[in-house]
Amino acid sequence: MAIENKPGDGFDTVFCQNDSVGLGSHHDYDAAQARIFKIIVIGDSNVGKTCLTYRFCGGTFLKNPEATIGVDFRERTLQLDGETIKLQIWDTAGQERFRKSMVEHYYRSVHAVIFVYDVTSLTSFESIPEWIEECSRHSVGPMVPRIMVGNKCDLRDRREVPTSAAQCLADSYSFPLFETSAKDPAEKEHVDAIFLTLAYRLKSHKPMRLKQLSESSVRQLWNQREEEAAICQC
Ligand SMILES: Nc1nc2c(ncn2[C@@H]2O[C@H](COP(=O)(O)OP(=O)(O)OP(=O)(O)O)[C@@H](O)[C@H]2O)c(=O)[nH]1
Ligand SMILES: [Mg+2]
Repeated sequence: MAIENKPGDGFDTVFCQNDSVGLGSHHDYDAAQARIFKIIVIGDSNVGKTCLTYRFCGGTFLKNPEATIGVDFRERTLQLDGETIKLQIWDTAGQERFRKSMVEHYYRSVHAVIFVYDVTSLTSFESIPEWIEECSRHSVGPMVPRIMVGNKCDLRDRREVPTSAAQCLADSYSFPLFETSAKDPAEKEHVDAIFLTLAYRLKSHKPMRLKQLSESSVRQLWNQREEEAAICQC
């Protein structure tokens, strides 16, 4: 899957093929054999989905992100207990007009879901049940791990969502809850921990050899996305 990174066009695809956690480096052979897991990141617009995924895959805080149109793909390869695992992360659009024709693609063959809200926006938190409902409507099975993430914890004075309320909601769905900040460099490892939690859970699932998203299907999604962007700008 080779898509070039075109900074500034709103489709920043970050592939960190040689990243590793745990055991040192790995070889191309390992990467070719890697199990691939598709993780979608869902939530209202502006909660920080793009910044969180960029922090995990790119290692830095993405300044001035544009609203995601359709989906942006990011990928990170991990070494977990000697096994190479690829996380294919789908950074979805929060704005309805930028996502409506893509929703089916988001949920197809998904392995894990991350629901994100902004701790400084009660509205974004109150939307979480609707996102969970959308996920269920698309036949995402109960065995697919789900995680809830409250982002922007660095904005301490502007917090609107208490941890206790978030924990209560997460418990009601039996989801793990993380509160973090894509912006705060001190939270970098915490952001990693969110994705690693999922990676370890997915790793322990029954082994399955998964097809990598083919270049043609990525191209197709990209073309669709560009058509929508053109329509939306009219
Ligand atoms: N202070 C603070 N700002 C953040 C953080 N994460 C993201 N932001 C800001 O929040 C805004 C929205 O971030 P995005 O990552 O684009 O949000 P998104 O959820 O991807 O939005 P859509 O693509 O429209 O769905 C940007 O101005 C970011 O700089 C964070 O952890 N702390
Ligand atoms: Mg985005």
